[in-house]
Amino acid sequence: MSAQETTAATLIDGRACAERVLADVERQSQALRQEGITPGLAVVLVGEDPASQVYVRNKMRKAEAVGIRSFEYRFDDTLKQAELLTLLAKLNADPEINGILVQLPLPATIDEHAVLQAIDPRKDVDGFHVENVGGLIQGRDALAPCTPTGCLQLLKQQCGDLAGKHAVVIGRSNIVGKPMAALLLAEHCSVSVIHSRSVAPEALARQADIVVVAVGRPEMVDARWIKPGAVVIDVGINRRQQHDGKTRLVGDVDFASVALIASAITPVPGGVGPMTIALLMHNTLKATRLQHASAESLALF
Ligand SMILES: NC(=O)C1=CN([C@@H]2O[C@H](COP(=O)(O)OP(=O)(O)OC[C@H]3O[C@@H](n4cnc5c(N)ncnc54)[C@H](OP(=O)(O)O)[C@@H]3O)[C@@H](O)[C@H]2O)C=CC1
Ligand SMILES: Nc1nc(=O)c2c([nH]1)NC[C@@H]1CN(c3ccc(C(=O)N[C@@H](CCC(=O)O)C(=O)O)cc3)C=[N+]21
Ligand SMILES: [Mg+2]
Repeated sequence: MSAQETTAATLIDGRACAERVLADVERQSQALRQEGITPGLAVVLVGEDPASQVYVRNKMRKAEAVGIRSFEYRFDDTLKQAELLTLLAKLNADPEINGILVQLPLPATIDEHAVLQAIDPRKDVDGFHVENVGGLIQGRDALAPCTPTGCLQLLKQQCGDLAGKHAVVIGRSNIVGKPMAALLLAEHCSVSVIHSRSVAPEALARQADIVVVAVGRPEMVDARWIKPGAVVIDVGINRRQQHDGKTRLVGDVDFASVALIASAITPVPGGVGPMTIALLMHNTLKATRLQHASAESLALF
């Protein structure tokens, strides 16, 4: 079959799916408002990375749009770790704050693990605290990382039941690859994880029904990695300089070649990115309910 005869893959519309998640979050936040509760999200940004500033601004705007009060804490990269820990202790104790997100990466002078462990696990809307990571691995109803949870929702929408499918995750970071593998395992997939030391990664990926790519290498995964008919989720966000000097956003997947062979694929932009933000709002609502439920049960004693 020539390229002209192949049918193009279905585009998985992350913006539309995110709007549905956000509509549900907005309904829930209105219901909480009837009880006098307004969810609050604190976003902490250290350093001047322009991409991070764009994400944080997008998050704040979306929060307000669905009835979540948002609080921004910005520092330059001279901020001391102890000062950040003091702020987190204050946010943990503040009943107006239900979710806390510390934008990553942090400057090299700050111990990322120490900072993430200083967030109250019940306010950990990124799902990066060890208690929530452990809960995810054990299949408990923990706060789970936003990006892989968003990917899973897109996959379920596209494929329905995932049980028995062979899923290959490319990348093993703590924020995307590892929690993605855990979520797919919980959906009864057989999961393989590819990383920088994998041997013959293309041949392994080519066995997969589902491929999730989070490597941070622009357009690394091309059609040679993909079995005809596979479903492909592209987590990558890379800024690429064009000849005319403008920058363009590209994923970790070579969209042009993969779209000819996959059955469905997420675009960049408009795929996983909007889902990450929507799931952050979803987790903020979940965290708010969690905190108020435990306050009520404490009141019984
Ligand atoms: N859309 C969204 O909401 C989000 C997008 N992103 C994007 O997703 C991408 C990945 O992010 P993140 O997980 O944080 O990245 P990291 O850099 O933390 O991890 C990259 C992973 O890819 C693996 N890897 C690197 N090169 C290769 C290779 N040649 N072959 C196989 N595996 C390789 C690394 O392997 P090893 O462990 O062996 O080093 C590592 O496990 C980035 O483009 C990032 O911008 C991230 C978060 C959210
Ligand atoms: N503690 C923490 N939690 C995170 O969830 C986190 C983080 N740190 N650090 C950085 C990464 C990256 N990330 C993105 C979120 C939204 C888009 C997004 O909205 N992307 C749009 C395009 C945005 C644009 O045009 O730049 C899209 O793909 O359509 C992208 C990337 C969250 N991250
Ligand atoms: Mg996230």
